[in-house]
Amino acid sequence: MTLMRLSGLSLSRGAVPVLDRIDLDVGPGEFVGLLGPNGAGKTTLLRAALGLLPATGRSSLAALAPDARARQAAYLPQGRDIAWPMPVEAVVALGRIAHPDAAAPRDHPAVHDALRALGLTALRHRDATTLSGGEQARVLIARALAQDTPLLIADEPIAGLDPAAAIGVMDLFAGLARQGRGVVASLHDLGLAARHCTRLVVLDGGRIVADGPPAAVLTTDLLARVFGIAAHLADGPDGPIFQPLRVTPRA
Ligand SMILES: Nc1ncnc2c1ncn2[C@@H]1O[C@H](COP(=O)(O)OP(=O)(O)OP(=O)(O)O)[C@@H](O)[C@H]1O
Repeated sequence: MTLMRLSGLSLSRGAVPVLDRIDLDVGPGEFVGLLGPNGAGKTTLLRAALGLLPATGRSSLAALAPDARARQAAYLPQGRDIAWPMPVEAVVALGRIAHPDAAAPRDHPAVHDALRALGLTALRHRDATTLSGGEQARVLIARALAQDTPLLIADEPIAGLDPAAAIGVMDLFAGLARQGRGVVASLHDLGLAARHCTRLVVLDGGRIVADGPPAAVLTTDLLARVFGIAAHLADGPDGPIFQPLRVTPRA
């Protein structure tokens, strides 16, 4: 079973190819870290997969009607600003819109669970626009969780979070995958990606250049070639350890 299937997905901006024949299947139980340097095409890939950008090729999600798509995949966009002066729990309840129970969404258990999972229960009555950047980020993750979908697509979900919150979100996503859901998250923290993801997909110049288990993907050669860095890589007692060390000249 696949939760998302991309076949030959391509997108150009003018004459410049930004996505080049992307093939990618994501199944239940996978926590896929989508990696790549700035401008590699990660956001474009996630948005094209969801049908939010016109692309050639095929995306199983983009092919769905909007309601069905919203029940199949929740999306956490890269932008984190909350513009609406609404209570936190009302923002989180927006995740229920595609479900038939949307009439009383604030009382739905998925909303309570999402607030609790993101440590937001005490903030649930606060005007969301008054929260700090990291708190707002957690509210938007909670909104995506409340959508209660088989697949979660998150664009840089841990950007701007403090270390405990970032690890908490990665643990949460790994837990969703262990429950049989699928998660695809673009990430710049290669260390957390290596420790928590079941699979890493590396984009460079709009192409997938590596795809596999973290230890197989994060090689010295790939780090130098794609990211232009040298790093310390080791097997720790409870997972891989990754410490970026310095910039290397790219080939
Ligand atoms: N609206 C646009 N018009 C022209 N070029 C664009 C547009 N949106 C994105 N691009 C270009 O497409 C490429 C991929 O952008 P994208 O945002 O997908 O990268 P990314 O991997 O998510 O980067 P980052 O890590 O910086 O968020 C970049 O070179 C970017 O400049």
